[in-house]
Amino acid sequence: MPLHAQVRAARDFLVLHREDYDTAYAGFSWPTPAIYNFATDWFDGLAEERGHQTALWVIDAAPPGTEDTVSRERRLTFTELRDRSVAAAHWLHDHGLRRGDRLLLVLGNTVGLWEVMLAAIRIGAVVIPATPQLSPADLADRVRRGHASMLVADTADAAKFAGIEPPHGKVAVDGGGTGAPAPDGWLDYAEVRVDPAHDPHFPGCTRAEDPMLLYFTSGTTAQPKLVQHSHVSYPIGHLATLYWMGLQPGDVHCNISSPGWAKHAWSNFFTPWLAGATVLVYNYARFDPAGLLAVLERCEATTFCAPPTVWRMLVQTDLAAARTSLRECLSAGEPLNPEVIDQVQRAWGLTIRDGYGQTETSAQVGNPPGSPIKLGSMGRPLPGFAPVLVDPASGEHRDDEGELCLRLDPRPLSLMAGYKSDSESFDDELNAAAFAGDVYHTGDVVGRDADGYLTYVGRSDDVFKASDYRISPFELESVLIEHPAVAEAAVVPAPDPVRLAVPKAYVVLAAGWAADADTARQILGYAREHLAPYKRVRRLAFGELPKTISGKIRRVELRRAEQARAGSSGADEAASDRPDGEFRDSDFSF
Ligand SMILES: Nc1ncnc2c1ncn2[C@@H]1O[C@H](COP(=O)(O)OP(=O)(O)OP(=O)(O)O)[C@@H](O)[C@H]1O
Repeated sequence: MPLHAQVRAARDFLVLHREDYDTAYAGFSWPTPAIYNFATDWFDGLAEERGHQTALWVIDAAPPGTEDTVSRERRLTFTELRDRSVAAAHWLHDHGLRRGDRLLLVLGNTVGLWEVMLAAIRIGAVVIPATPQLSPADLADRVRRGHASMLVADTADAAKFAGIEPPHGKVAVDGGGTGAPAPDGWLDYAEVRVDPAHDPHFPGCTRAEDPMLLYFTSGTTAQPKLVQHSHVSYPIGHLATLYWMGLQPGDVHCNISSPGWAKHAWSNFFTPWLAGATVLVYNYARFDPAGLLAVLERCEATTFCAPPTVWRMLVQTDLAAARTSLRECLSAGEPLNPEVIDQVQRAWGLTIRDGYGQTETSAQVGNPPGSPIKLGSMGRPLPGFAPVLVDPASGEHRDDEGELCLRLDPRPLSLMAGYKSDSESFDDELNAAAFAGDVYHTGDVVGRDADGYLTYVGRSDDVFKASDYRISPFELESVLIEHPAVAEAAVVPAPDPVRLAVPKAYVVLAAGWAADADTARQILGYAREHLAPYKRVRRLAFGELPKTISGKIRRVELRRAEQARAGSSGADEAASDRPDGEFRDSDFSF
């Protein structure tokens, strides 16, 4: 069977059983072609089948303060995008890019990003995606640790790469459409021209295990790790993501995530195209919930995925007034608070379906369409995944709670090849820990009920003990966010001389609430009513939350700040050692 047909048979099986989890889970097996190229074997096939359908639709938000919500719109059909990516591949090849070479791709949500990704895959070069929001020092680190032999960036960001000279040069893309020429010393992407004589295939073939992507993780808990994916792990592995999302051929799929992070590749590249759907991109300088809703309406998006941070912002607006054509609402990347699901359900009559995964994999766990949802649970294992829960202390397998680990026999196709170190070799230490005991360790603790539903407890590093009880920050945050004053919350342990640690909440207030003692009393009182005494939130501070560039809450920073404070004050509870702006439940009589 041709490669395209093998993957399509697996895709069609999942689409057919999209509302029948048991059949899909039991009957699915990963296609395992020995050679595969997403551009030539899959994308070009789409151009044959559905050439006139829009493959990519990028809407640029108008600058704040202007009347219209859209400043520019670009649409490419599958045929046009295939032709542009073939042309880009030849142009990059002419400038020296070869199979196995590493290409640092630092573009925002501009058409060039999709063209260059497809072009590099076609050639067999290894793409290192990075967000333009990184600092020059971080970008230099990506070039160095990634051994990039070429880099592609927006003309507007060229200054960030001063002094960096990769062997095959620097390519400038005029993403903003300003007409500005490439800066001195840069290659100009505007030279790319479609030529019908171009061969879409490049010499040789890409083997399944050949490297295709190198990702830096978000760095939520530690230094970003370098994850290697192959020519099948993301290109075919995202069949599992497709099943969770419930995408269908012809859908218009919108996803909010920043380029450079794995979630962008999941949901703005591989998964919708595996489904034969249109990728709809809302490109903004500053996220504006009203602008997003206008785009969803205008483009008649059918499926929408966003991280919980975006959903929390959306529910602060008048969602009920939006007239969308959405069929599927999805969330991933962080735990999703039940209160947010509830609010969207009330406004739109749609249930946000949570899905869980990592840079290291596709989606692994999720609530597929049609499956009963248990509020607070992130769903069940997706087709192709057999998780086990491992007790972090004893290493034994448990039924009820433990670290989420994946069985490797058979190995989920979407699982990374492994972590790379600074050099070009694999990082033996990191990989030994990640694959200890013949399973892959996700580093996340989850609970499992009798029906096999998994509930997120926390990062192994974020879960903590207070009065000898285990505390899940997510559980406490979900209660706090039910209070109307709370837009976002992060809970971390504050060292305590008696209880070892007590839960402390950092709270971002909803509009219209004052950061004063009365609000603190109300929130702490609410948490007191709704949480068991040992989980009680005992301290509270108002302020912004530290986040990664990809928008995830960095509890590790708050935790360190608490520890540092305790270290300097000897963890003394005396009121005089209380940090500025901290409220304690002992201040109030409830
Ligand atoms: N639906 C979800 N519910 C709860 N947590 C989620 C969900 N989806 C993803 N996550 C969290 O995000 C993590 C994966 O994120 P990602 O791969 O972007 O890097 P990171 O783990 O945030 O960064 P780093 O590994 O560098 O600390 C998961 O391990 C999990 O902790």
